[in-house]
Amino acid sequence: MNIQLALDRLTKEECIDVVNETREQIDWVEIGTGVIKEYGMDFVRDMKARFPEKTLVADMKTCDAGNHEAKQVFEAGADVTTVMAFAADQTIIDMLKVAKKYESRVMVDLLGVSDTKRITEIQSIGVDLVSLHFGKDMQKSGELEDEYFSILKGQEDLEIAVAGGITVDSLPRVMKHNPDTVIVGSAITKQEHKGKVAEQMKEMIRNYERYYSNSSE
Ligand SMILES: O=C(CO)[C@H](O)[C@H](O)COP(=O)(O)O
Repeated sequence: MNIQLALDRLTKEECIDVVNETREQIDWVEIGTGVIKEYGMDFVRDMKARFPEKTLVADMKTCDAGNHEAKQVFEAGADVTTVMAFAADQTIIDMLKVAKKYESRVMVDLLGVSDTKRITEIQSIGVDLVSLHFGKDMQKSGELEDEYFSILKGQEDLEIAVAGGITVDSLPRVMKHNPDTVIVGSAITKQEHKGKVAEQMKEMIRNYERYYSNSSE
Protein backbone atom coordinates (compact mmCIF):
# COMPACT_ATOMS: atom_id res chain seq x y z
CA MET A 1 0.00 0.00 0.00
CA ASN A 2 1.48 3.32 -1.09
CA ILE A 3 1.24 6.62 0.71
CA GLN A 4 0.50 9.51 -1.64
CA LEU A 5 1.29 12.80 0.06
CA ALA A 6 -1.16 15.49 -1.10
CA LEU A 7 0.27 19.00 -1.20
CA ASP A 8 -2.65 21.40 -0.84
CA ARG A 9 -2.92 25.00 0.37
CA LEU A 10 0.86 25.32 0.69
CA THR A 11 3.48 27.63 -0.79
CA LYS A 12 6.17 26.25 -3.11
CA GLU A 13 8.70 26.32 -0.30
CA GLU A 14 6.35 24.50 2.09
CA CYS A 15 5.69 21.81 -0.52
CA ILE A 16 9.41 21.20 -1.00
CA ASP A 17 10.09 21.20 2.76
CA VAL A 18 7.34 18.72 3.58
CA VAL A 19 8.44 16.30 0.87
CA ASN A 20 12.02 16.52 2.14
CA GLU A 21 10.81 15.88 5.66
CA THR A 22 8.77 12.80 4.70
CA ARG A 23 10.81 11.55 1.75
CA GLU A 24 11.63 8.15 3.28
CA GLN A 25 8.03 7.37 4.20
CA ILE A 26 6.02 8.47 1.19
CA ASP A 27 5.78 6.81 -2.20
CA TRP A 28 3.76 9.16 -4.42
CA VAL A 29 3.78 12.96 -4.31
CA GLU A 30 0.63 14.83 -5.34
CA ILE A 31 0.77 18.44 -6.37
CA GLY A 32 -2.69 19.62 -5.31
CA THR A 33 -5.12 21.39 -7.62
CA GLY A 34 -4.78 24.74 -5.82
CA VAL A 35 -0.99 24.56 -5.88
CA ILE A 36 -1.07 23.89 -9.63
CA LYS A 37 -3.44 26.84 -10.09
CA GLU A 38 -1.06 29.06 -8.15
CA TYR A 39 2.26 27.99 -9.64
CA GLY A 40 1.44 26.21 -12.91
CA MET A 41 3.45 23.69 -14.91
CA ASP A 42 6.79 25.21 -13.94
CA PHE A 43 6.30 23.87 -10.45
CA VAL A 44 5.38 20.39 -11.74
CA ARG A 45 8.67 20.48 -13.69
CA ASP A 46 10.56 21.69 -10.64
CA MET A 47 9.14 18.98 -8.35
CA LYS A 48 9.97 16.20 -10.82
CA ALA A 49 13.54 17.47 -11.01
CA ARG A 50 13.85 17.62 -7.22
CA PHE A 51 12.20 14.26 -6.47
CA PRO A 52 12.79 12.09 -9.55
CA GLU A 53 12.36 8.82 -7.64
CA LYS A 54 8.79 9.66 -6.61
CA THR A 55 5.69 8.98 -8.67
CA LEU A 56 4.50 12.52 -9.30
CA VAL A 57 0.74 12.99 -9.40
CA ALA A 58 -0.56 16.29 -10.77
CA ASP A 59 -4.08 16.71 -9.41
CA MET A 60 -5.36 18.56 -12.48
CA LYS A 61 -8.99 17.48 -11.89
CA THR A 62 -9.52 17.92 -15.63
CA CYS A 63 -13.15 18.05 -16.75
CA ASP A 64 -12.78 19.08 -20.42
CA ALA A 65 -10.09 19.63 -23.05
CA GLY A 66 -8.45 16.37 -21.98
CA ASN A 67 -5.99 16.12 -24.83
CA HIS A 68 -4.52 19.56 -24.18
CA GLU A 69 -4.34 19.28 -20.39
CA ALA A 70 -2.82 15.81 -20.48
CA LYS A 71 -0.11 16.92 -22.94
CA GLN A 72 0.60 19.99 -20.83
CA VAL A 73 1.08 18.07 -17.58
CA PHE A 74 2.96 15.04 -18.96
CA GLU A 75 5.26 17.34 -20.89
CA ALA A 76 6.05 18.97 -17.53
CA GLY A 77 7.04 15.59 -16.07
CA ALA A 78 4.01 14.30 -14.18
CA ASP A 79 3.70 10.52 -13.98
CA VAL A 80 -0.02 10.59 -13.23
CA THR A 81 -2.73 13.16 -13.89
CA THR A 82 -6.33 13.26 -12.69
CA VAL A 83 -9.65 13.68 -14.49
CA MET A 84 -13.12 13.93 -12.98
CA ALA A 85 -15.36 10.89 -13.47
CA PHE A 86 -18.21 13.12 -14.67
CA ALA A 87 -16.12 14.32 -17.64
CA ALA A 88 -17.23 13.17 -21.07
CA ASP A 89 -15.96 9.76 -22.11
CA GLN A 90 -14.14 11.49 -24.98
CA THR A 91 -12.17 13.64 -22.51
CA ILE A 92 -11.02 10.55 -20.63
CA ILE A 93 -10.27 8.61 -23.83
CA ASP A 94 -8.14 11.50 -25.15
CA MET A 95 -6.20 11.65 -21.90
CA LEU A 96 -5.59 7.89 -21.86
CA LYS A 97 -4.23 8.17 -25.40
CA VAL A 98 -1.81 10.92 -24.44
CA ALA A 99 -0.82 9.04 -21.28
CA LYS A 100 0.08 5.99 -23.34
CA LYS A 101 2.34 8.08 -25.53
CA TYR A 102 4.15 9.51 -22.49
CA GLU A 103 4.17 6.14 -20.66
CA SER A 104 2.21 7.82 -17.88
CA ARG A 105 -1.16 7.26 -16.23
CA VAL A 106 -4.59 8.79 -15.74
CA MET A 107 -6.38 8.56 -12.38
CA VAL A 108 -10.14 9.08 -12.48
CA ASP A 109 -11.45 11.03 -9.48
CA LEU A 110 -14.74 9.50 -8.32
CA LEU A 111 -15.87 12.58 -6.36
CA GLY A 112 -19.67 12.64 -6.55
CA VAL A 113 -20.01 9.16 -8.07
CA SER A 114 -22.50 7.13 -6.09
CA ASP A 115 -23.33 4.14 -8.28
CA THR A 116 -21.42 1.44 -10.07
CA LYS A 117 -22.73 2.33 -13.55
CA ARG A 118 -20.14 5.05 -14.16
CA ILE A 119 -17.40 2.76 -12.90
CA THR A 120 -18.37 0.08 -15.42
CA GLU A 121 -18.47 2.72 -18.16
CA ILE A 122 -15.03 4.15 -17.46
CA GLN A 123 -13.54 0.68 -17.22
CA SER A 124 -14.95 -0.13 -20.64
CA ILE A 125 -13.03 2.80 -22.13
CA GLY A 126 -9.75 1.65 -20.61
CA VAL A 127 -9.50 3.24 -17.16
CA ASP A 128 -7.46 1.18 -14.70
CA LEU A 129 -6.78 3.66 -11.88
CA VAL A 130 -9.39 5.51 -9.80
CA SER A 131 -9.51 7.52 -6.62
CA LEU A 132 -12.35 7.24 -4.19
CA HIS A 133 -12.61 10.78 -2.93
CA PHE A 134 -14.45 12.31 0.00
CA GLY A 135 -14.02 15.99 -0.82
CA LYS A 136 -12.61 18.75 1.34
CA ASP A 137 -15.96 20.53 1.62
CA MET A 138 -17.80 17.28 2.30
CA GLN A 139 -15.40 16.80 5.22
CA LYS A 140 -16.96 19.86 6.90
CA SER A 141 -20.06 17.84 7.68
CA GLY A 142 -18.97 14.21 7.57
CA GLU A 143 -16.20 11.74 7.02
CA LEU A 144 -15.11 8.94 4.74
CA GLU A 145 -17.37 6.11 5.92
CA ASP A 146 -17.15 2.40 5.08
CA GLU A 147 -20.25 2.72 2.90
CA TYR A 148 -18.35 4.86 0.35
CA PHE A 149 -16.22 1.85 -0.53
CA SER A 150 -19.25 -0.16 -1.61
CA ILE A 151 -19.20 1.24 -5.18
CA LEU A 152 -15.81 -0.44 -5.67
CA LYS A 153 -16.73 -3.83 -4.25
CA GLY A 154 -15.52 -6.68 -6.45
CA GLN A 155 -13.59 -4.36 -8.80
CA GLU A 156 -10.49 -6.48 -8.94
CA ASP A 157 -9.19 -5.05 -12.21
CA LEU A 158 -9.03 -1.48 -10.93
CA GLU A 159 -6.14 0.03 -9.03
CA ILE A 160 -7.67 2.04 -6.21
CA ALA A 161 -6.51 5.13 -4.34
CA VAL A 162 -8.53 6.68 -1.55
CA ALA A 163 -8.61 10.26 -0.26
CA GLY A 164 -10.50 12.48 2.06
CA GLY A 165 -9.33 13.62 5.46
CA ILE A 166 -7.46 10.39 6.28
CA THR A 167 -5.70 10.60 9.66
CA VAL A 168 -3.74 8.31 11.96
CA ASP A 169 -7.07 7.54 13.67
CA SER A 170 -9.02 6.71 10.52
CA LEU A 171 -6.21 4.87 8.70
CA PRO A 172 -7.02 1.42 10.22
CA ARG A 173 -10.61 1.72 8.95
CA VAL A 174 -9.37 2.71 5.48
CA MET A 175 -6.71 -0.04 5.30
CA LYS A 176 -9.40 -2.67 5.93
CA HIS A 177 -10.61 -2.01 2.37
CA ASN A 178 -7.15 -2.79 0.94
CA PRO A 179 -6.67 0.23 -1.31
CA ASP A 180 -3.49 0.28 -3.40
CA THR A 181 -2.76 3.87 -2.40
CA VAL A 182 -3.75 5.94 0.61
CA ILE A 183 -3.81 9.67 -0.16
CA VAL A 184 -2.99 11.80 2.88
CA GLY A 185 -2.87 15.58 2.90
CA SER A 186 -3.55 17.78 5.91
CA ALA A 187 -3.06 15.00 8.48
CA ILE A 188 0.64 15.28 7.58
CA THR A 189 1.14 18.70 5.99
CA LYS A 190 -0.62 20.66 8.74
CA GLN A 191 1.21 18.93 11.62
CA GLU A 192 4.17 20.34 13.45
CA HIS A 193 6.07 17.04 13.29
CA LYS A 194 5.30 15.99 9.71
CA GLY A 195 8.02 13.35 9.46
CA LYS A 196 6.85 11.66 12.66
CA VAL A 197 3.23 11.41 11.50
CA ALA A 198 4.31 10.06 8.10
CA GLU A 199 6.55 7.51 9.86
CA GLN A 200 3.68 6.47 12.13
CA MET A 201 1.38 5.95 9.15
CA LYS A 202 4.03 4.02 7.21
CA GLU A 203 4.58 1.77 10.21
CA MET A 204 0.83 1.14 10.56
CA ILE A 205 0.70 0.11 6.89
CA ARG A 206 3.75 -2.14 7.27
CA ASN A 207 2.23 -3.85 10.32
CA TYR A 208 -1.09 -4.30 8.56
CA GLU A 209 0.57 -5.83 5.50
CA ARG A 210 2.82 -8.04 7.64
CA TYR A 211 -0.15 -9.30 9.63
CA TYR A 212 -2.15 -10.19 6.52
CA SER A 213 0.73 -11.80 4.67
CA ASN A 214 1.49 -13.99 7.75
CA SER A 215 -2.13 -14.93 8.28
CA SER A 216 -2.53 -16.04 4.66
CA GLU A 217 0.50 -18.40 4.79
O1 LIG B 1 -7.90 16.20 -3.59
C1 LIG B 1 -7.91 16.77 -2.54
C2 LIG B 1 -8.85 17.86 -2.28
O2 LIG B 1 -9.71 18.03 -3.38
C3 LIG B 1 -6.93 16.38 -1.48
O3 LIG B 1 -5.69 16.25 -2.06
C4 LIG B 1 -7.32 15.11 -0.77
O4 LIG B 1 -8.60 15.26 -0.19
C5 LIG B 1 -6.31 14.75 0.32
O5 LIG B 1 -6.18 15.77 1.25
P1 LIG B 1 -6.75 15.66 2.77
O6 LIG B 1 -6.11 14.45 3.37
O7 LIG B 1 -6.33 16.95 3.42
O8 LIG B 1 -8.26 15.51 2.65
